[in-house]
Amino acid sequence: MEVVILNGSKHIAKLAADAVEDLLRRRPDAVLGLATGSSPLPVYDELAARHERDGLDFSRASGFALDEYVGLPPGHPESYREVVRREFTNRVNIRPENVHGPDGAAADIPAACRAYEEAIAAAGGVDLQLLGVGTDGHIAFNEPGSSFASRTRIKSLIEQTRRDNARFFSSLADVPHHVLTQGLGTIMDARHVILLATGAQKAQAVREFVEGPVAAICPASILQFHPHATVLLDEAAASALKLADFYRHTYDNKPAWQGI
Ligand SMILES: N[C@@H]1[C@@H](O)[C@H](O)[C@@H](COP(=O)(O)O)O[C@@H]1O
Repeated sequence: MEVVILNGSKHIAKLAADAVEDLLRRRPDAVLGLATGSSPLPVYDELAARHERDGLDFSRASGFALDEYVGLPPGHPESYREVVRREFTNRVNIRPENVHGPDGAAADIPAACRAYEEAIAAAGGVDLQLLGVGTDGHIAFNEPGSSFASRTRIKSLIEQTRRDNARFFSSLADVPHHVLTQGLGTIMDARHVILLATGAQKAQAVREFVEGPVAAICPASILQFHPHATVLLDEAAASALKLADFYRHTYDNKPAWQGI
């Protein structure tokens, strides 16, 4: 796991966008793993700007969302399908039919989850997965206690996550209790994972998943086993890390030819 401490979300967005751009130039038909929440928004802004300004081309790329609420009516503005469309895919030239998300409105949920796993596999797997982290250490919607071997499935949200996400809804009561989410096993199959975290409210979760034991109580800690995981933090999110100076030193002294 490579930990990079940067000066603010603009810098984080630039580095994450560099990784996406580098991937697209090497592999125009790359498969992107798309996260929701507020953490990746500056990355999407930066990618949309590069598309507009430099012609960064997504025409052969595809995207897979991490998760989806269950029970929101189709087209609900806070369904992750809509969020991904509004915040990112509508702003670049990725083909709408190449953008996928778990079907939270499916009549047969287990079949929809299996189909989603099959679709990811048929696309060749995710090349670069963007991730945020919940204040309880969840990634996608894999709440504490999730199996490290899990695949896409239905999960219940814990109250802390519902409260954290209530800011996107009119009231806490409107936040769904159930979600479909890629499993931790699914996420671990991505070839490169970039997790973004900013703000002091993430400091404890960051400390636990980066420097704590690998344990299901902190789902993001499984990334310690990922062969290519990059963690991009601002100073506030990094503020509880014991080895912060070491991470700064290793990144600052990295050979220039090595990207993240
Ligand atoms: N399912 C999403 C996660 O994928 C995201 O990482 C988390 C943190 O969101 P934020 O980046 O807004 O803090 O929120 C939601 O629960």
